[in-house]
Amino acid sequence: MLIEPEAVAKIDADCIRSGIPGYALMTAAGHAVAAAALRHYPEAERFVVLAGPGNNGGDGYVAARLLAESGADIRVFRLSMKPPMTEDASRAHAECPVEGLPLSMYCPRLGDVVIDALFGAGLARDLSPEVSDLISELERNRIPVLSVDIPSGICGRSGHIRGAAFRAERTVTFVALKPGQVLLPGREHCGEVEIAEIGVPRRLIEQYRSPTRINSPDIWLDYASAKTPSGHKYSHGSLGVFSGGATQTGACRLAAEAGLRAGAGLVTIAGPSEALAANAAHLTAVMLRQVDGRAELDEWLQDRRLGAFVLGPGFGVGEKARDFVLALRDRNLVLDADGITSFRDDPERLFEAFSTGAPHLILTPHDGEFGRLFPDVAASKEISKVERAQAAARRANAIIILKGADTVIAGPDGRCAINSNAPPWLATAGSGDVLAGICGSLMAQGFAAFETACAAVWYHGEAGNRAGKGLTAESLVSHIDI
Ligand SMILES: NC(=O)C1=CN([C@@H]2O[C@H](COP(=O)(O)OP(=O)(O)OC[C@H]3O[C@@H](n4cnc5c(N)ncnc54)[C@H](OP(=O)(O)O)[C@@H]3O)[C@@H](O)[C@H]2O)[C@H](O)CC1
Ligand SMILES: [K+]
Repeated sequence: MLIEPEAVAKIDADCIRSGIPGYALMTAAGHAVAAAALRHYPEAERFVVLAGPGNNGGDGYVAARLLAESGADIRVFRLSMKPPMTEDASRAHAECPVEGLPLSMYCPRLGDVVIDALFGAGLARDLSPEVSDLISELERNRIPVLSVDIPSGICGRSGHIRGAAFRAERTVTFVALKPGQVLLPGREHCGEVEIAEIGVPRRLIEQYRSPTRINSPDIWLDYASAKTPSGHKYSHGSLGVFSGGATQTGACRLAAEAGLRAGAGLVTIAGPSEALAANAAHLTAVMLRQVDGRAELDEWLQDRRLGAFVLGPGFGVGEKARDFVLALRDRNLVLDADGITSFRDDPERLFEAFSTGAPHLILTPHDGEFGRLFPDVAASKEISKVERAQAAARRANAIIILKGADTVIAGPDGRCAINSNAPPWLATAGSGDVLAGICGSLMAQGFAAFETACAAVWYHGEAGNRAGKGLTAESLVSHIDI
């Protein structure tokens, strides 16, 4: 579950209304931070709390008090020498026995462990040069940082860096993860994340949970078992994958093999006559069909058992792709790679074709391809990857799989999931073709488009983990296990 940073203040206010004082939450937060510091840094020569003006700083003062009580050597440096901005933070400051010095007086030294309590959910603008210089100095001296709630400088909504950001070894966050801790680059700046319970009632957390979720099987498993009461996970389905010309057939075969491996009962590659020999030489279980032009395509489409199609991998960019896609407008379609690029001069033509009915188009762009279909959305740097994918999904009435190390899946109804199980070595040639094949396979088996996309991205990541570091697209296919 995720919560947005804006929800933090609302949760606190509701807690106070229910009789749980804000200071009790802050005390619990400070306890969690002090405990993590002692647990993970027993060798620290001194703990250095950097305290900001708000409640994040308040958590830092509580942690400083507890660390001092435990006998640790502890220093506190304050961003501002003015009284803290909130009542709770003022109280935490007043109760802290360690005198706070101005931040400018801090000279990092070997053996320090920094507790970053400058900003959390309330970060509102870029960090000042004073703070960014300090961050650079800490990095130069390799001083370990434990961040309170989120590394200061990371936007909890988008994961973007506001000017500069701490690179924490560990982060102790509260209540639930924020999107900016799962999206990049925020995720990388958090290090190991620990979620501390601080006494917020479950019903409140549920009430404020973000519609954006971390991608995981609970998104589709209920749906899958509801579809198949017999308990057999997925019924068989028939998938069609389009091949490009004779010299670019590998990509469609990867998609087709992945489709088979992901459980489709029947997978057929449809390609031009010139590509038949190349495809035939490499295929066993996958079927082949000659489809040169629109007439043959229309004839093939008479077969209503074909539950989904993949078009794009190795297909070639141009009018043929556009024409085929428009012929598939009332069918389930995964549009990838060249299929996406083919619409760069007139994306509206694609969106219009799939504008009605339940979403049955899955688009799988990486950032570059995304910019070709949604140039204005891609250009707005302020909005998060989640918001970009959501805006695109609404416009296209499609499921968007916006690929990357933090792939985001969004539907036109606003549902959204951030994926986090993909290993870095998954970013290899042909990996996207495999993903498109898994998507097509699940749609052919009767999955709705959003659930398909979430499941496909997750199983693709799992296959990557199983295949390990030496992964190739071929070995990735053989590790698909659904
Ligand atoms: N329920 C919970 O999860 C709890 C979380 N706790 C902690 O509270 C913080 C959020 O506290 P909040 O006071 O809302 O926000 P911050 O501490 O992050 O910062 C707000 C102040 O910082 C100023 N600000 C913002 N950005 C900058 C900047 N770049 N440079 C300088 N100053 C900045 C901001 O100033 P304004 O002028 O914008 O008002 C505020 O003064 C959460 O992260 C947890 O750590 C609770 O302790 C327990 C419950
Ligand atoms: K922080």
